[in-house]
Amino acid sequence: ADDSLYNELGGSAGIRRVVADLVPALQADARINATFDGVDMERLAAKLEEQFCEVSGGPCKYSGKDMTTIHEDLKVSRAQFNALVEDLQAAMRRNDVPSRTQNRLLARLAPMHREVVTK
Ligand code: HEM
Repeated sequence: ADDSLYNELGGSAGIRRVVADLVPALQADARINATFDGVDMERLAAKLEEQFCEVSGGPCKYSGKDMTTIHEDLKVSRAQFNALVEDLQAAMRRNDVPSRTQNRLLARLAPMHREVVTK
C-alpha cells in the first residue's frame, strides 16, 4: 500500500496535531458551529484521526459510522462543506504541512461531499 501521504502528514503524531487544531477551529467557525452543538467532540476527534490515517494510506481502519448515516439529518450545505475544508486547510497550514501535502489530503476528502451535503 502507498503510505506516502500518511508519512508526509507526519504519521499518527502529525495527524493528531492537525485534528487537535481543527476541532476547536470548527467550534469557533460561525458558518458551521451550530451543527456541532451537543456533539461529543472527543469522539469526533478520535474518528477523524482514524479516518485521515486510513484515507492517507496509514495503518488504521476507520471504526466510525458510515459517512452517509452520520451526516444525513444534519442538513449540511455545499458552502458549509467548503467551510470545513477551509478550516482543515488552515489547521494543516498552522502545523507546517506543505501545501502539496495539504492538497493531496483535501483531494481524497473532496468526493465525500456526496455523502455529507444534503441541502
Ligand atoms: C470531508 C468532510 C467531512 C468529513 C471527512 C467528516 C467526517 C466525520 C466523522 C469521521 C465523523 C464521526 C463519525 C462517528 O462518530 O462515528 C463526523 C461526524 C460529524 N460531522 Fe462530519 N465530516 C465532514 C464534513 C462535515 C461537515 C461539513 C459538517 C457540518 C458543517 C459535519 C458535521 C458533523 C457532525 C455534527 C458530526 C457528529 C454527528 C453526531 O455525533 O451525531 N461534517 N464527521
